[in-house]
Amino acid sequence: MTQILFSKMQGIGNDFVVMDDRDGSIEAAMPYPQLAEKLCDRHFGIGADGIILVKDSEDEDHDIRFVIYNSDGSRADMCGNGMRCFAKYLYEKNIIDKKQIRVQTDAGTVVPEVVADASGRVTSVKVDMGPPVMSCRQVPFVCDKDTAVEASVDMADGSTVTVTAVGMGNPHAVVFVKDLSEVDVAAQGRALEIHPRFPAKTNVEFIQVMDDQTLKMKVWERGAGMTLACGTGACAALTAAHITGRTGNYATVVLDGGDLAIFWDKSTNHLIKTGPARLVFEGVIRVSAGNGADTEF
Ligand SMILES: N[C@@H](CCC[C@H](N)C(=O)O)C(=O)O
Repeated sequence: MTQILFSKMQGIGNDFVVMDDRDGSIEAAMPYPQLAEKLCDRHFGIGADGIILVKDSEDEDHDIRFVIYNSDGSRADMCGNGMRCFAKYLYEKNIIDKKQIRVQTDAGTVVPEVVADASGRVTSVKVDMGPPVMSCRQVPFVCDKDTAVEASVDMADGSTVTVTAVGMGNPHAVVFVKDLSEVDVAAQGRALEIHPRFPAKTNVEFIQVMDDQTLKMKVWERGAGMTLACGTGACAALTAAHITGRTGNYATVVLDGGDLAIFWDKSTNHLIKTGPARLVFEGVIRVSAGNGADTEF
């Protein structure tokens, strides 16, 4: 029997089970994809959009390593809301004793900076998310010209959807709409997620431009379905809105779970995302030896 301590956390409603596996004991008890499916189940598990593992960094340039799996057990490269939860977890548990942390992810270096109150509790986190990728091949998105442009995608039902493909370490398809309330996010999101023009599948953001500093967004996430928020998606949305002339280089992105402030710093070409991170509860998982069928929470 292995006992795993976990923290259930959320960043504007995008929720995660965060665990420290620097000693590898969690992975030895159960492979991460299987663990993700089991823990994220909202009826038979803890319930979350993904699991996040704290791992030792593999080089001198980073303080720590961030590993994330979606609720369907697929591995993701990066997660903007998860990164704020991760930084709060590291700081409040004294795993890292500095406010600015260099984090190794599958998508490269990400640098969160925690804002803590007098008691040391982290209330918000500002994250340097790095530069957006607007080369189709790198997103990856199958397109004729390797430039960041709005492109037409032919759907199986005969309709055509205009998307702006943006990479934030993970792939995003940004779709601008007149009225978000008229969008069938689940149906259109799922169809675009698995569209052949996105060979690594994609996250999908539906955006209504409210004004030149406010974007309203609903999201369908690769490997997780509809979620209340997506941090990398909000960065992709601001990038797409700015390069298509819809906003300046700053916007508040209003999501179902709350707001994120996104700033595209043109002097570094990096996107800076600021938002809250919260602890929901902590607990212990008991995993039986073998296939983990008797897992208890
Ligand atoms: N919710 C996240 C993104 C999580 C990963 C995504 N589903 C993927 O597979 O790329 C965020 O806040 O960025």
